[in-house]
This record gives sequence, structure tokens and C-alpha cells, in this order.
Amino acid sequence: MNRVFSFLKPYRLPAGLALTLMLVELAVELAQPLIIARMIDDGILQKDMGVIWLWGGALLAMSIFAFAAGVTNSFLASRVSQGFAYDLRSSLFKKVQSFSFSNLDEFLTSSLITRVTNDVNTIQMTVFMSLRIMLRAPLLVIGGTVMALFVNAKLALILVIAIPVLIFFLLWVLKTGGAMFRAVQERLDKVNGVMKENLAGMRIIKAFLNSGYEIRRFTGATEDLRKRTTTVLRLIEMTMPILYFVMNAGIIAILWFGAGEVSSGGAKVGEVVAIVNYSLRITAAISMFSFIIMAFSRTRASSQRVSEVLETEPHLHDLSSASRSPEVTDGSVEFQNVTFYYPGSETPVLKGVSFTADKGTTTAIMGATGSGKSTLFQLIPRLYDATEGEVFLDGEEAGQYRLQNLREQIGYVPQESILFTGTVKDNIAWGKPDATMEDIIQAAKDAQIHDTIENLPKGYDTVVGQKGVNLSGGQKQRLSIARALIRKPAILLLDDSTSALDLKTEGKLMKALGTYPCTTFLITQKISTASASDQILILDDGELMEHGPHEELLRTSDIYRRIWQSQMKGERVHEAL
Ligand SMILES: Nc1ncnc2c1ncn2[C@@H]1O[C@H](COP(=O)(O)OP(=O)(O)OP(=O)(O)O)[C@@H](O)[C@H]1O
Repeated sequence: MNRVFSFLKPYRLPAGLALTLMLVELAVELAQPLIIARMIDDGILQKDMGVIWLWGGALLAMSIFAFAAGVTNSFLASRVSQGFAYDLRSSLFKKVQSFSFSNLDEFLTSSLITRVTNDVNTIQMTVFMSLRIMLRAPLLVIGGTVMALFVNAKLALILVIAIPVLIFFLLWVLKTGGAMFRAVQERLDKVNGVMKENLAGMRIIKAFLNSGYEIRRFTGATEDLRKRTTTVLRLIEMTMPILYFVMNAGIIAILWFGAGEVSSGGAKVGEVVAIVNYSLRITAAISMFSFIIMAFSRTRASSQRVSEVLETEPHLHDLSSASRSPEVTDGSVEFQNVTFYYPGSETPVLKGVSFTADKGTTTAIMGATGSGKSTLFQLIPRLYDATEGEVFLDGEEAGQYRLQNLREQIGYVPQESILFTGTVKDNIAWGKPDATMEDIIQAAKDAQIHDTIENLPKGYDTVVGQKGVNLSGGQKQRLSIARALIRKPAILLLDDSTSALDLKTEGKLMKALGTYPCTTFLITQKISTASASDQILILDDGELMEHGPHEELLRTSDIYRRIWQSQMKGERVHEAL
């Protein structure tokens, strides 16, 4: 919670000014019943028009002053709360950017979205309201009681008894409501999660005619959210009638005893009116408490969720020994007895894997689905660190490089092609922001996507991604490859990135890749692609079963021969068609 509110520090001055102006408004509000009492006792009851004019004029002047203070306070409160939310949101975004893959495994994407949007908005609203009314309400309760005691201590005793009872009751509501609001935010995460999955997978849902199932899943999640919200609102709503009952009973008691006091000469009429006036204002302030409590309970839950993100330490960072900061230049890669467990998992995904890929060579990785191919890839740019064993790049342990130096030299094309909203040109240049148009076109040509781009409505300036043209799976794959090639990396990682390409296009792509002096790793299911590589690694359930060049494996490996024969038959069938 403190971590979140430390973001208010740069706004100390305007926030302090806003609070001072709020105090001005409060002082005027507390003085008003006293002045009205004077007008009644010394003006109306004494039929003295001079006194009425004097106090009436003072009341008007003070009201105008309070109005100006209120407007300025509102202006400052908006400035502070908007600036605070901007800083908090930016900081959260930066933090998430610094997360390693294993950090990201800890948070659901939908939950991160809710935290950066909805939770920050809730806290921002509370900051605004705090500067506007939240502090004013408790101060009005305290100030009103003190003023009432000052006017007539005997009558004000009724208030002194009623208010603490109500405050204890409200504190109980605050405590119970906090836990409930956290549960509400978690349900909101769920609703957002289902919504996100549905929007991303709308096509497949329609193709599988599964809308009914998804609607039920969404209804279930929103129904759960509705139930949780209703429970917490019921608690909050219950506070209002209880508050009004206790305070109204107090006012009746003040009028009852006040009438007796006036007739016995113990109090003046104006004093009774002033105390009733203070009681009414205190009632209004306390009734505001139910709203304040709701906002605070919600804010407590939200700021805990935001703090969780801010306080998460990135699992992967530069090691202190990486200060020497070598650069990856050759791109040779060596795995020495590498074993890897995903965080929190007890089953190894890679088991004692060892191999060497010399500079400028191509290594194909084959294996059944789930055998650990993509995981092996992710250890090279240090998206995860090996649990046991070492990964060497250019003969140097991967941890010895600064992450920036390491990743700059690696072109990674993940299994799922991701395009960002923007033009084709932007998407390719995303891999190298200072790229020239020539660089972009060359990368596109090598990735065998140049001709396709030329045929798009606006060529390289065509917008892709959301609200842009839709590209086929193979076109997206080649655009992602161009994005990696433009960096002229020392190491190129292609995770099944040619799966959607026909053999002819793939052949041309491989030929173009041959002109790049990088060490290439490609995960592939196609034996034709693998056989053209310098060496082939065959993984099975995280174990490296075989490795070597095509000819050697044909001679020595039963598994490889089986894959070769089965696929060759498949390809002949394909050719016959
Ligand atoms: N982030 C993760 N957290 C925990 N386990 C994971 C994670 N990612 C993958 N795994 C598990 O690790 C194993 C290997 O996954 P990996 O993606 O490396 O396989 P793969 O050989 O690339 O499969 P495919 O060919 O289907 O892409 C699988 O059993 C998978 O469930």
C-alpha cells in the first residue's frame, strides 16, 4: 500500500494546497451554524435588523470565499490524481516489461490488464476524492462535535455518545468489506480472462460451433462477479439505514432536551438550532462514510494487487559478473549437460542435453510435440536460465553477457507469429528501429515476402494487425522472419516458422538464409528441411536421443531412419498428387 502511495510524493505541493483549501471550506461550514445562531438570538429574537444585515453579509462573503476555495481544490485534486495515475500506470508498464518469462508465468495476462487499468483507476478515484471530500468528512465530524460542545456542552453530550458507537460500527464494515472487495477484483480478473480468450479465439469458437459453451462460461463468470458484488454492496448499503436511525434518534433527543433547557433558561433558541444544525451536518458527513468505506476497501484491495506487481523482482537480470559485458560475435552455441525445470514444476523438460553448434552452421531440431524443443530455444536468449548445466555462446557462459548485448545478437521467430498494429514496414523495422527502407526491402526479399507485400493495397505502407488487412498464416510467418533477419543476428532461432510454407517457397527461403553468416537453429517437422541442415538433434521427452548430420544419422540412427522413411513416403504421395 505504501509502495503505491509513494507515487504521490512528487505532488506534495499541489496536494498540500488542495488540502489547505479544503480546510478553508471546512472552516466556513463549521462557522455557519454559529453565525445563524447569532442571527437568531441577537437579530431575529431581538428584532435588530442591523445585526441581521451584519451577520447575513458575513455569511454571504464567507460562502463566496468557500466557493472559490472549492473550485480551486477541485482543479488541484484532478491534477494530482491524474498525474499520480499516469506515473503509477507507466511504472507498472515498465515493471511488466522487465519481467522474465517465469515472472509472466506467475500472473495471468488478464489479471495484469485489470491491475494496470481498473485497479489504477480505483486508486486514482480515491486520491481525487481524498483531496476533495474524504478527509473533510471525518474532520467535519470532529470539528462539528467540538463546535457543538463549545455552543452548549450539555446538549452536545448526546452527540459525543452516538458518534463513537457509529465509528466502531463503520470500522468493522471497513475490515469486512476489504476482504470482500479483493474477492470481487479476482472475479473481475476471471471475467476479463474469459472475455480476452473469446475475443482472441472468436474464429475457432465459431468454427467449432462452441458459442453456446462459451456463452455459458462467460455467464458463469459474470454471475459469480454479480453475486460477490451484491454481497459486498449489501453490507455497504446496510450501513446507511443504521447511520440515519442512530443520528435521527440523537436529533430527536437534542430537540427534546433542548426544549426543556430553553424553557428553564439553560439554553438559548439559537444554540439549540446550532446544535441541530451541527448534528445534521455530522449525519451527512457520516453518511458519506459508507461511500468512503466502499472506496477505501476497494482501494486497499486494488493497491495490494498493484503493489504485488511493483514489488515482484524480475527473476532474470544481469549478473554482477556480467559487467565485463562481452559481445556475441561468432554465434557458436554449446549446451553442456543442460537440465531444465519450469518454475514450480517437478518434472524436468530437458534432461542432460549436450551438443555444440559451430559458428555459421544450421542445426535442425526434431521431436514429438511436448518433447522440449521450444524450451531449448528459450534458453539461448536467456528467456529462462538452465536449472543445471551450462549454455555457452562464443565459448562464454550465457550469464556472462548483459541481457541487452545477448539478445541484440539473436533473431527469434516464435512458433506463433505476432504482428503489432501498424504498417508492414513498421512491423519489419520493429526488429531494428534505425533500419533504412533498403534494409526493410532486403529483409522482406530474403524472407520471401517482398512480392506479396508489393501486391498489398498500399505496399509496405499497408496497415496490418487490428483493423488492418488480414494476412495468411504463412505470410505472417514470413513477416516475422523478415523482422528477425533485419537485425542481421549472429544467432537465428526459427521455431517451426516455416510450417505454413510450401516446399518451393521454403526452399527459396533456406537458400536466402544460407547467405546470412549466422548460426541458425530451426525446429521443424519436415525431414526435407532437416536433411539440408549441418546437423540434426532429435529430442524425445526432454532427452537428446540422437545428433549428427543427415548422412550419419541415416546410417547410425534407427529413429531417424524411421522418420525419414515415413516422411519420404508422405512426400511422394504429395508429389504424386
Ligand atoms: N511456461 C511453462 N510452464 C510450465 N511448463 C511448460 C511451460 N511451457 C511449456 N511447458 C511444458 O514443457 C514441455 C515442453 O514444451 P515445449 O513447448 O518446449 O515442447 P515442444 O517440443 O516445443 O512442443 P511443440 O512441438 O508442441 O511446440 C511440455 O510438456 C509443456 O507442457
